[in-house]
Amino acid sequence: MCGGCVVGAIYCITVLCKMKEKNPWHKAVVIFIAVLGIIAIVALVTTAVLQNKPLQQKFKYGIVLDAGSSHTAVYIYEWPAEKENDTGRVKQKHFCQVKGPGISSYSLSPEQAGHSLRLCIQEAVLNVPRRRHHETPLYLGATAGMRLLRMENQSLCDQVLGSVEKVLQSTPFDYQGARIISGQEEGAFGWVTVNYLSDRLKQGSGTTGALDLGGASTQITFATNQDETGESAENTVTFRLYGNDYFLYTHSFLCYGKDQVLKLALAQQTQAGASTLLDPCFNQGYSTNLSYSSVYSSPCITTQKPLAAGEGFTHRGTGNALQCQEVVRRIFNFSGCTFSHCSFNGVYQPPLQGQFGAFSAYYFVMNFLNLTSDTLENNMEKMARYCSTPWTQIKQQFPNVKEKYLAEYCFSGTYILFLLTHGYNFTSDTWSNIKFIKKISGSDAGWTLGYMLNLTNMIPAEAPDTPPLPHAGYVTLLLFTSLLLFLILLCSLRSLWVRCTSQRQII
Ligand SMILES: Nc1nc2c(ncn2[C@@H]2O[C@H](COP(=O)(O)OP(=O)(O)OP(=O)(O)O)[C@@H](O)[C@H]2O)c(=O)[nH]1
Ligand SMILES: [Ca+2]
Repeated sequence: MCGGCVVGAIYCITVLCKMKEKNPWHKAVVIFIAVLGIIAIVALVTTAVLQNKPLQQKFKYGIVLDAGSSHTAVYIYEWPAEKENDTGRVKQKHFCQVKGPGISSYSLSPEQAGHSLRLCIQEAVLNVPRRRHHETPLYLGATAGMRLLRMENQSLCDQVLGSVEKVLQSTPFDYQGARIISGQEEGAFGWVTVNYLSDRLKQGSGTTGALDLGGASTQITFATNQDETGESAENTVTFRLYGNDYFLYTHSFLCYGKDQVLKLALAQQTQAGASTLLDPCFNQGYSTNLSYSSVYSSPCITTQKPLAAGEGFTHRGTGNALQCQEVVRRIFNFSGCTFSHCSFNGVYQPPLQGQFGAFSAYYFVMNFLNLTSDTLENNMEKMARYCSTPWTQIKQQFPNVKEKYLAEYCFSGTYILFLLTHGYNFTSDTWSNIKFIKKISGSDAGWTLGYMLNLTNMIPAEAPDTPPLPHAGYVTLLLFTSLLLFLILLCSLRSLWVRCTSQRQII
């Protein structure tokens, strides 16, 4: 089209040149045509840019409640309405931490479980534009705390779920249900979240594994070869996303979250029913009174409270990392593997593949202990130093950190190092493949985003068709060719004008 303009303009100038001698207005007409040419090109480019500019962005929203064993969190996600199927488009807009413990702790007063969510629901109402409320899906997924309560008492579990359901149904949002998600879902959707946020799903190769450490369970998930998944169907999840097939290995270890595993260690060390426990996994000088029932009432503890035991015992730290490792080792069972490879407790695990993102309590603990970017050997040394630091010194050094967290870091850090190395088989060489992360591109790592993307069908099985050029590329190309044609037009005008003038001089 522009080429036509140039040819037309050159033709006009030629004609004008011939008319020049007869027409006294020729100069003004030439300028007029040149100006018209410029206006035409500017109008063409402006129209092309404006026409292809995305319209003012409209956003859609989704809400997921993560009802974990230790607490409930509300995540609000936001994405541009017209781009919901593009990877990396959904972002975390708001996060609200529910005050108090996880919903499974309300088993003796189920009504309170629903009530505890109210403040965060009010925040959600304020954070989603009112006109979008009715079309905003709202999901609640409960994890290991509720899995344990279901094992203990199905009826109390139903009452707690009923209570949260009642509150969620009364919100202005599009309530989609509250349910206990399976360990496989928790692991697999954590993997989807990590890979969606790091934009790896469209590339089809080189995905990142997901390591999630909660309060009551822990998950490991990574992509593996199809033949590796054949050994154990219950550890296999397959996805087809953006035209690529993924064969995931996943396993959720119930009772191996950071709080329940501590109970396993305490039960292991109080078998004799003594009135004092000297625990190497707590700092020297740390001392507190614990009831036997707080340890033995968990469904994770299969042994009975020792017969000789009284009501409670004094839990006293001795701060010794090597001895703590031995305590931790005893809560793992490395015998009885019936597969080609196992992690622990007879659970199948194929050889580790690729990079891993470790989040939730992995991040809280390793970040506090400054173990996120060092070698495995240095981390072991740092851990030993933390464990052997007297409790009074630790408290002085970190006056603003919650005492419960502070007291448990020696145990939790030792457990994490043991789980990753002896449990999952990371070595000194593969240690650097683990990145301890909290957020990716501003959104928290965890199962909730993957869960919502799946339920709203926001990750298509096949890659959507895309225009051959991206918008920016298209506009740049258009501008470039228009400028080029304009320059050609100017040069042609100038050379014609010169030729015209020289002809006149000859005449
Ligand atoms: N040190 C430390 N621990 C934290 C912090 N926030 C939470 N935790 C603890 O880390 C553990 C894991 O927390 P989450 O990942 O929220 O666990 P959850 O989702 O409640 O538990 P699951 O149902 O097993 O997934 C729990 O023991 C929490 O009490 C923190 O800021 N610092
Ligand atoms: Ca969790």
